[in-house]
Amino acid sequence: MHILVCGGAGYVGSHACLALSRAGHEVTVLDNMLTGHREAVRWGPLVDADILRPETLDAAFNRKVDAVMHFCARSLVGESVTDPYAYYQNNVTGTLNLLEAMKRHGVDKLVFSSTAAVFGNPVSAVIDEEHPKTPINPYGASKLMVERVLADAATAYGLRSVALRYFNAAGAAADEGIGESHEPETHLIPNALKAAAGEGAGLKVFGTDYPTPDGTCVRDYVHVLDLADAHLRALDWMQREAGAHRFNLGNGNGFSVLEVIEAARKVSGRDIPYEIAPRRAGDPPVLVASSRQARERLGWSPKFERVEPIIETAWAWHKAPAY
Ligand SMILES: NC(=O)c1ccc[n+]([C@@H]2O[C@H](COP(=O)([O-])OP(=O)(O)OC[C@H]3O[C@@H](n4cnc5c(N)ncnc54)[C@H](O)[C@@H]3O)[C@@H](O)[C@H]2O)c1
Ligand SMILES: O=c1ccn([C@@H]2O[C@H](COP(=O)(O)OP(=O)(O)O[C@H]3O[C@H](CO)[C@H](O)[C@H](O)[C@H]3O)[C@@H](O)[C@H]2O)c(=O)[nH]1
Repeated sequence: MHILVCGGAGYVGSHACLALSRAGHEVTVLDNMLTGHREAVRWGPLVDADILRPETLDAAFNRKVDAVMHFCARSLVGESVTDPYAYYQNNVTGTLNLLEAMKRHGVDKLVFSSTAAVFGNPVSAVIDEEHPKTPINPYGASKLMVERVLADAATAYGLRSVALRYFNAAGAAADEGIGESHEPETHLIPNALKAAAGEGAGLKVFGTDYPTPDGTCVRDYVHVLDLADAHLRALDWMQREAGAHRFNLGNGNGFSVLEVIEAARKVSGRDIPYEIAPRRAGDPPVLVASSRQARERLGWSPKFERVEPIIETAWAWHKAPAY
């Protein structure tokens, strides 16, 4: 198939391009380089376009597109609280522009990057697809709005879609020259590895008074290549199934901030100095996925189940980043 990967110059999108190419698909990347890297566009041509400028999108559909994967977003929780217009613009208006372009060009299959942030503060130990959706920040709200649009588009226009709600993406495909490189970097694992390498302004642990065993937040880290694999499975799924579908993607194992720092220390063999800082706005105490549906229905089975092997791949990238 020929897949248009919107946001394919970014972290998760570039790993999806690698997986698509390995599976024999053809890839075209659409990206405006807001947070992407030209060096990460390695598996197909780049269309320099912006989902906020609808007139730029048609060029990406010059060749017949069989399905779209949509990774473009602003995705910093804290920034979404201080600049919500930018988040609703890019994540909702931008997605509507993309959906309209798909409709103009007769493309009826979409895999959408959603997030654990659609759930807000969890009311159960693990979060399955039926868990209440009460986002506590504009980022999560913008993604939930798109999920709703996709359901309505299925009814009205027959759009087939799969929204994949990633928990915490981590790791890299360093041997293929791609990995995580955000500026500023806000994610825990790359920040811990920066501290291990003696780079950056110093690692902060945001909050040690959460209702968790060691007082720090617990997250479910899932390898970016396992996420990419779920995208391939979602493509197959849409060949068979009409409608709008949603799957949670995580390992079902929670690791606290301090456990992640300890794992990064073991993997890197370096000390990781950190200081305790106040809680970060918008952070729920615990986010752990039930991915039973993805496992049973998509046949998804993550290869990286524990956080240490995930961090090993991130460390390999960190030691020799290509960008
Ligand atoms: N990284 C995570 O842990 C995580 C977790 C849950 C969900 N997600 C979602 O997954 C997707 C990918 O995340 P990521 O970490 O790879 O982010 P990223 O910032 O690395 O990648 C996003 C890409 O989209 C592009 N883009 C953004 N706005 C655009 C626009 N208006 N027009 C064209 N291109 C645009 C950027 O340039 C970038 O290449 C996002 O939708 C994010 O919300 C990520
Ligand atoms: O330098 C840091 C960075 C993070 N943290 C803490 O580590 C945990 C994980 O933080 P990340 O920034 O790595 O990840 P988030 O859980 O905040 O965010 C991820 O999951 C969210 C879903 O809740 C969104 O999908 C978002 O896009 C995605 O990056 C949080 O408790 C955070 O406070 C620190 O203590 N220090």
